[in-house]
Formats: sequence, C-alpha cells, structure tokens
Amino acid sequence: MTHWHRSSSTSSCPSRRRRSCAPRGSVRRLSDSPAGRVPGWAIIPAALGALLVLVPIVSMAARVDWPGLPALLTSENAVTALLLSLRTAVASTLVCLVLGIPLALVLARAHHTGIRWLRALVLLPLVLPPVVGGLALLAAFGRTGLVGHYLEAGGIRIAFTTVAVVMAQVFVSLPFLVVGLEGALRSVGTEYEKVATTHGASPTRTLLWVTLPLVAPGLISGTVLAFARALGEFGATLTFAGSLQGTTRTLPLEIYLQREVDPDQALALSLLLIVVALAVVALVHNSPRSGRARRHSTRRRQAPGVDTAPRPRVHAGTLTWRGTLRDRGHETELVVEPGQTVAVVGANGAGKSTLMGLLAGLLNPDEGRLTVGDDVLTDTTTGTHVPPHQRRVVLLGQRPLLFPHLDVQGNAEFGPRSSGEKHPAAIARRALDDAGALQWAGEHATSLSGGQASRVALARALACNPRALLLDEPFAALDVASAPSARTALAQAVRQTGCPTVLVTHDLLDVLALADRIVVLEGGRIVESGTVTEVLSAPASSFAAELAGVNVAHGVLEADGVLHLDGGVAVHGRQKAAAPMGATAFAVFPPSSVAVYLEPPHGSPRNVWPAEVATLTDQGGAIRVTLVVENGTRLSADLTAAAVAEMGLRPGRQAWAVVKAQEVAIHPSSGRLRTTPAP
Ligand SMILES: Nc1ncnc2c1ncn2[C@@H]1O[C@H](COP(=O)(O)OP(=O)(O)OP(=O)(O)O)[C@@H](O)[C@H]1O
Repeated sequence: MTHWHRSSSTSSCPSRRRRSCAPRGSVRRLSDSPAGRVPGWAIIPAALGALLVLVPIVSMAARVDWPGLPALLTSENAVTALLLSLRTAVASTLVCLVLGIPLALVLARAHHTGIRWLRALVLLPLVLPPVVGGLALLAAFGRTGLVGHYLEAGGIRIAFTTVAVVMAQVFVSLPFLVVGLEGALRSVGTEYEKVATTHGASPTRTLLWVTLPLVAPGLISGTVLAFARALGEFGATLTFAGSLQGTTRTLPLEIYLQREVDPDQALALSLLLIVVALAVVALVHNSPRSGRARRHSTRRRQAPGVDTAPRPRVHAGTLTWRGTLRDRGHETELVVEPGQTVAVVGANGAGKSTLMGLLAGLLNPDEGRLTVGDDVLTDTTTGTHVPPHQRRVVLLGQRPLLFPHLDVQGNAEFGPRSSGEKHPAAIARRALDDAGALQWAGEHATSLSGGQASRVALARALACNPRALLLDEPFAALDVASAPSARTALAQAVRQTGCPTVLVTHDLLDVLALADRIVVLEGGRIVESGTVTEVLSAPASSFAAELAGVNVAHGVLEADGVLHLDGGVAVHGRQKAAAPMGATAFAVFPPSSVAVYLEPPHGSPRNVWPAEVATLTDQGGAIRVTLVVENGTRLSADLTAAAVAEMGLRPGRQAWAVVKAQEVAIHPSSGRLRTTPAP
C-alpha cells in the first residue's frame, strides 16, 4: 500500500509533463531548469565571455559618425564592395550546397575506413589560417600553380578574378555547411530512408523527398553559417584574389583599405557588416529546429470523401525464398502462399530482421533465390538483385515512422508518387479507407496517436500495391489499448491485399490474430515450422513452447508413453502417435499441471523430479516458478502467491517438481522440427 501511495503521488506530475505542472505565473530560475543545474560560479565566466564580444561592438558603434553614416555607406566604393560581397557570397553558398550536401551524405552514411581521413580533410579549413588557404589555392590555381598552368595554357585564368573570390570563400565556408549537415544526417538516422526505399522511392528520390526535408533545420543553419563565413572572408581572398576594385575587393577588403585612408568609412562599413552578420545569426536561431515548426505551418487539407481509386486487381503469387548470409550464420528457406501470413518467431539475435532484410532486398545474400509469383527478385546464380525500391516488397516496421514533413494524405501518396502512378491521391485515399484511416487524411502526421499513426503507416504500405508484405513487429510500439484495433485493421487489410505476408513478432496475440503458419528461427536457422495450431498445441522448439506458454522436453522413446531425457531423467505421459522405440520425441505439459513440493510426495503421480528454483515471475494472479531439473531441463510451474510464500520458494531453493502422467502429451518428432540446418 505504501508503495502504491508513493507512486500515485509522483505520477500526478510525471517528468515528461513537468513543465505544465509549474504553478501558474511562477518564473523558473535558470538554476532550477530540469535539464540540469548551472553552478553559480559559471555565471561569472559566462558573463565575461559575452562582454568580450559585446564591449568592442558597442565601443565601435559609439565611435561611428552617425550623422554622416548615410553618405559613408552610399559612397561608390562602399556600394561596389557591398554588392560584390553579396554576389560572391551567394555564389559561393550555392557552390557549397552543390558540393557540401553530397559530401555530408558520404561522411554520414558511408562506412569505409577512409571516411575519417576525408572528414579531417574537409574540416581542415576550419583550423587553417585563411591566408594559408589562400596560399594553397594560389599554389593550385595560380598562373604557375599545379592546375593553374594547364588552365593558363587553355586561356583560363582564375587567380585575381571574381571566380577566385568565390573559390576562396568556398574553401573556408564549406566545412560550416558540411559539419552541420553531417550531424543532422546522423541524428535523423536511416530508418526513414529504409521506409522510403521499400515504399518504392529511388535513392535520389529518397534524398530529395525524405532525407533533405528531415534535415532541413540543419541544412538551413549550415547554409546560413556558410553564407555568413563567405561574407566575412578576408585572408584567403586577399592572398588568392587580390584587391581589385569592382572585381575582387569585397567588403572586408574595403574595410581593411579604408582603415588607413578614411577611418570613419571603415567604421561605418564595419557596422554594416556587423548588421548583416547579426541578421544572419538571427536567421539561424529562428530557423525551425525540427521539422515540427514547418509541419504545423502547413495548411490542413480537407479530409477527402469517397473519391477513391478502385482497388487494383491482385495478381498475388507465392513467395519462395531460400538463401544464406554467411557472415551472420544465416541460412533459411520459406514458402508463403498468396493471402497467407507466416509468423517468424525466435529469440533476440535469431535472425528475424536479417531474414526481412534479405526479402526486402536491403541485404544481399551470398547465395539465394527469391521469387514472388513469376517474378525473380533475387537470384545469385544469375546475378539478379532487383533493388529494394523496385520490388514492391513493402516493409512495415515496429514504429510507424510517418514522414513528419508530410501530412497523412502526403504519407499515403508517397508510394504511388514514387512509382509514377497517374492518380496518387485517389490511390492514397483508397488505401487510407482500407486501413480505416481516411478520417485523418487532412491531419498532420505528427498530430496522430500511436494507434492512428500505425494505421496510416499501414495505408502507406497498402498504397504501394505490394507484391508481398513484410511486417516487423508492427504493434511493438503500441500501448495495450491501441494494439487490438490496429491488429484487427491489419488483419483485414492483409486479407484484402491477398499477397503473401511475413510477420516477425514476439507476441502470441499477433500470431493468433494474423498468422496461418509459424516458423521458428534459432541461430539463423529454421528449427521448427508448422501451422499455428500444430506449433502452439505441441511446440517442438523451446522458443515455441515459451510462446505457447507450455513446458517442452526432448528425448527418445524408451517404452510406450515413456520418454528418456539426457541425464537419465524419465518422463511418463500419454503418447499421441505410434513411433518405434528409440525414436526422438518430445513431451508437452502446461505450467498449471506442475505441482511443487519441498519433500518427494508418495502415491499416484508418476513424474517426480528434484529441481532448483531459478526465477519467480508475477503472471498477474499466479506466480510462475521456473525450476531447473537435475539434468538441466527448465520447466515452469504456475502457483498461487500463498503457496509460494508458505513453502518459502525463492531462487536457489531445492524442491520437487511433480506432474501427473495424464497431463503430459508425448509427441513423436515430426518433420516440423528441424535438428539440422535448412538445406
Ligand atoms: N548490421 C549487422 N552487421 C553484422 N551482424 C549483424 C548486423 N545486424 C545483426 N547482426 C547479427 O546477425 C544475427 C541476427 O541478428 P538479427 O538482428 O537478424 O536478429 P533478430 O532475430 O532480428 O533479433 P531481434 O529480435 O533482437 O531484433 C545476430 O548474430 C546479430 O549479431
């Protein structure tokens, strides 16, 4: 009770809502910030740092000849230099974008070991004195430079031209764009890109439609910083481009020149440069930090009515797969009929995601063949590997991953637009309708609940007119309240598509609601497969037994109804099918049939095994006690809390596990259990 009381009082103001719990009108002091306290001593160096920037600027502003400012700023020299600065800074920023976006992509996404050297090289101008950069540019592109003398021979001169100004500016400002963008790309990750790829978008389309919109805040701030750096560039420009009025003398160079000749004008131009720089910095700080700001500024569309495209005729074919991926020890085969759903289950690391990656085309098998109907999607013998975006094998992952920069309708249109469909909007509406999500068509993707978002993700997948559906724990991220309706919607939609479906799950409810067959993976191999009823009623593998919530023990038949386990343990039960003595078989019995005693009981029960208590788990109404029998076999018993307390059962306690023989079903091993790797 005490515990409940305590937890209820804290939950009234959970941490994620803490801001709204502050009393109205209260002002949160900086040092009270939940993000972390600022030690008192830090205020002084922080203030000194700010003053170091502020005092010189204010001092300079105080010395400016304010009444004469308009005349000073509109002198011919000043206007020419300012216009040249703006022109060259815009040009160099454009060049930075063209070169910097691909460079940041390579740095963020490539895994080659040489990448860190490339990164160090790209960032070098950040730490180089600009004059050194200018000298390097001169050595490369000057009249007698490494490249320059060839250009000179062709009648092209770069040094001391406006082009040289742009090159000098690009040299120093490119890292500002690349650093910011690479960081943004890394933090966004590749999950959205995988979704886009398996929903039919080519790599270029994925970049333009998904990646760049997602990193827009980083891209904007990187671009603005690069522009600001180009505008203020001095040393490299002077060294490589010189100071020719109207051609290479930008505003910083003009300021430097006027410093000796006309200090008032130098101050006025400096002020102008500071104002432009401040405007740029303000722009960076007010640019959207996440896609959210942009998302919420997009106009809501009207939820559309019944204007949906007719459902395309499904020409679904059987999915057949057989292949290996050696470095992951993966070797599987699978057949999924049209309209059938196969649940792939297994412990963490069993190879489920690897199998999905191989089917989606995101991974290349060492050897393998994947066909859906007559279409060969992978065949290593002929070198066939249809790229993921052309497979129409659509992957629906654990999280909906709706594109946050698109609204619901835009998300659903993504697939048909990527594949060049003529009526993407109508196809999207039909898919939204099929997934029970049409009513949210006009909503922002980020304003939906988890359950609503999962339906929209389903609609986005259906709109791709999939050949096969891959569902990777589609409800794992949903709460218990939203999962059932999302499961029903998915079951209905999967039936409607009629395409073969592979479902990875850890959840028995998913299996029961969606699957026709179960495949159990262990260590990258299929260890068991069968219909849902077969596998759940008589699970042969330990994972399937756990999924079905029953105990299973493997051995060889010693006599009719007697199974001999390793370590000399015998299990007595009712044999379900005839099999010769010595044949492999397995015993299945529910945890509710296992009784636990502290002393060996006498009388009718036939199975009495000494065991040690390993774990206790609250099953909501019962305590599941896991026991380890002397030969290492683990089994579960469901007991009441009172019984556990009365016997003092806790991990390490010795006890006796007892099961009546009539509660144990003994099944001869059938073809469902594979003890050898798949061929
Ligand atoms: N990117 C990778 N590179 C190399 N090996 C990997 C990679 N991803 C997974 N593996 C390895 O492949 C094997 C199968 O992993 P996989 O992720 O397919 O298992 P899983 O069944 O999906 O696990 P989980 O349920 O935890 O998602 C594991 O041994 C894992 O360490």
